Amino acid sequence: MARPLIQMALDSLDFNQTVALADQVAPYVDIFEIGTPCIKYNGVNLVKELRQRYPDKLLLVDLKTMDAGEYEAGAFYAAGADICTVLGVSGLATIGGVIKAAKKYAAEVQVDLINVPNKGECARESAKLGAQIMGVHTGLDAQAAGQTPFTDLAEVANLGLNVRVSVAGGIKPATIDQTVKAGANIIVVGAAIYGAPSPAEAAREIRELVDVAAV
Ligand SMILES: O=C(CO)[C@H](O)[C@H](O)COP(=O)(O)O
Repeated sequence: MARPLIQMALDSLDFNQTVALADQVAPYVDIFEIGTPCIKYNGVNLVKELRQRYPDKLLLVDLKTMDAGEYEAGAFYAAGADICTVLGVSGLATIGGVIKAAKKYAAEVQVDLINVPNKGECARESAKLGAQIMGVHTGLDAQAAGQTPFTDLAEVANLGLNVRVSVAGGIKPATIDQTVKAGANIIVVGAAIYGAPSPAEAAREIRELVDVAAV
């Protein structure tokens, strides 16, 4: 089985703390995600900083775009994003706009299926339009209400679409094995790494667990 990529969600608001955390976990992760609150607070300058520091890492900007897809995402692709996210609930016109912006930069689009009622239909239509990644996502507020992404992950992974499936929502060491076996191609981890006493050690452990589960 191909090893899923590990995506580190950088969810602090502080510019310097975000860069310092990226430096600590870099050896163990494949994708840096600039989380939504972080990108709203810091803007394109943080994209440029991480792009310059890490030319070989994938850089995902979690815009969760809801409208004006091409216009909003274009500036972040221009600053160096490899992937921008757009909300599935935004609709196909906005998703198509982000896809158009991505194409200009030979970059990619992730459709975030958070709160989408019919995830299968949204994923199918978005894939037809040209989105490369479907994000199954239980947000922080839904996690606080006890929800997890695993049922949705199985549903989206089993659609058999020609896309990569990303999963986010409280993934931690104890759930890595089931996440890999359910078919995730990209595993997003935030709090389980940045909230650990040693983020580097937590990222190393996640990396090891993913490697073992993917054999
Ligand atoms: O996109 C997000 C919230 O909307 C988070 O970055 C994502 O959920 C990953 O963080 P965690 O592992 O703490 O759930």
